[in-house]
Amino acid sequence: MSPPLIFALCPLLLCIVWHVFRRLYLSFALHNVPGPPSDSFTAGNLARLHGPDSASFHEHLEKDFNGVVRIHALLSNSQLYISDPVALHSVLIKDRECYEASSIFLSLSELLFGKGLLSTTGHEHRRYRKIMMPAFSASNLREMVPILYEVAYRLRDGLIQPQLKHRTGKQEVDLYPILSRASLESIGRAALGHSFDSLSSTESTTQLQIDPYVQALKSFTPIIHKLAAFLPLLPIACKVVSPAFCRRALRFLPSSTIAVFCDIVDVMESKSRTLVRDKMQKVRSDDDSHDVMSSWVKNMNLKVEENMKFTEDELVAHASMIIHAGTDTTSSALNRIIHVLALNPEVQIKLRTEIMQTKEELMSYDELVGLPYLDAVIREMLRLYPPVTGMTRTSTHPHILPLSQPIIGVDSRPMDAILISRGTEIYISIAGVNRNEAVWGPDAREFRPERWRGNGQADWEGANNVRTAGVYGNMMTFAGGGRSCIGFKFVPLQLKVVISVLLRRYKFSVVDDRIEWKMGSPAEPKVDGCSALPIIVETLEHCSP
Ligand code: HEM
Repeated sequence: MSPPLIFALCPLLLCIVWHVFRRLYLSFALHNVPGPPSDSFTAGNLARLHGPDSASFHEHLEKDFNGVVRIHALLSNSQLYISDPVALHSVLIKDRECYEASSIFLSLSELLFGKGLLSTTGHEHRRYRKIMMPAFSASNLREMVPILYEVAYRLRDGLIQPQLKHRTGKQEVDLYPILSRASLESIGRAALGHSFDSLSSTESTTQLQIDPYVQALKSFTPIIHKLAAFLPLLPIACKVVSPAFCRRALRFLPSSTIAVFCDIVDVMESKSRTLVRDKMQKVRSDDDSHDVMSSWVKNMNLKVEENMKFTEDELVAHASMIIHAGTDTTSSALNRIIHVLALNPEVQIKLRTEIMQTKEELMSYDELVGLPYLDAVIREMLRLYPPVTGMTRTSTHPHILPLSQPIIGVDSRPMDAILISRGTEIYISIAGVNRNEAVWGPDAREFRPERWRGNGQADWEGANNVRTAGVYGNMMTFAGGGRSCIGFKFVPLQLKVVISVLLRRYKFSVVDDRIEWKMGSPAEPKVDGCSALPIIVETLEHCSP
């Protein structure tokens, strides 16, 4: 081998050796934490942890270990899987300076959307949140109620009603594509003030199929999955050259998947820029819209400190980001609430009775949030079936992670804390905390809306009254701490509007148990491997409520 080649290969070799040693060291640090055996040397337990059929594996981890589990990751590396509320509180709140979103997530977000909330940490991240949060205040949400009602009526009259060929009798309708369209339209209207879909004729379905932005949104997650093997290289590449340079350089790589990825990024950016410029124009001409983007643009014209305003590029980055963060998640929640109501007829009847007692069809914000059973049913669905079932963090400093109760280590001795080395990957099981008996009591795995007392608090009968880090009703559905979901007040409101409109007109039921919920980010209903939610829909005049 020629000396220049040896010279060139040396840093690469050193890098590989350093990575292998670091991985071994991290694995050693967690070696005493109990966990399942590895499934394979290369992928460890990751296929069972993240695959669509992972529900039973997660249940095994939640039930058979005590809230902290060692998981085997790539090339025998170890990760920690946690659902212990005290450990979780430490990671997300108490010792949050020791943990951050993973570097892959941060650099991928910057490549996709540009610099913004999802791609930054520390001071920059806090700055973005401060600018963004007022758009989700109760007073702004109050103004969004009419927009949400308009979408709900169009969903009912334009999409569901035309499916019911006979006004009497029962009709099976696949509600999955219908509710997914309604979710995109709700987020489009409420976040950007933009209508993607008229939710009416079959023409609009065709329009959606050819709209490049909607197609880019749809292809987004599958393409990221295809690129999974390359993602660990991203943070390194983005550190060596800038993310903007990375984005341009990707175009020259000889891969059709990467070319599709680049097209998606370009389509999202150009559409977002058009929407943002339109919005800036409208706001200048005294537009009175109350969507999220209008609120951010109006803020640019206020006399506030310059660093408390968005620039045009930042608005563009956040336009696509918010559509991405809000569409599939709310679609999952909408599909789930209808499925849950169809599976629980007595809950459906009680809820309809409460809704029918309200005078007006179009309820105000205060009336909607004041319906106790509607609130209880939505909270219980979001607790038991969180659309996003887990999230990851990486330790940025060594840390001693506290536990709510000692676990028995592999060496058979009790451990009341775990030493976390820098660079350890942590998987936070949102579903695990939401179904933890110490938090919710022995019936934690049952759907029981009555556990909610009407003041946003649950009765923790038989539980240890353990507080979690959750930002919404002690559950982790919308995460907790500095990176918690900014849409956590919007989501229940949107669900309440849709349910109050649909339950007045329809009764929902299921005939068979073909529907399977596959875990993912977010969870989806499937029938024979395809996304679907076949539900029997009856118009209410022809059935007893
Ligand atoms: C049922 C619906 C939703 C669920 C279950 C959900 C859940 C979550 C979770 C678990 C996180 C934390 C992720 C992490 O740290 O890894 C998150 C973050 C986020 N969510 Fe949501 N979300 C939902 C709807 C929405 C909506 C409607 C919006 C916007 C309109 C939104 C915007 C965001 C944003 C911007 C973040 C990042 C916050 C940050 O980094 O500071 N989400 N969401």
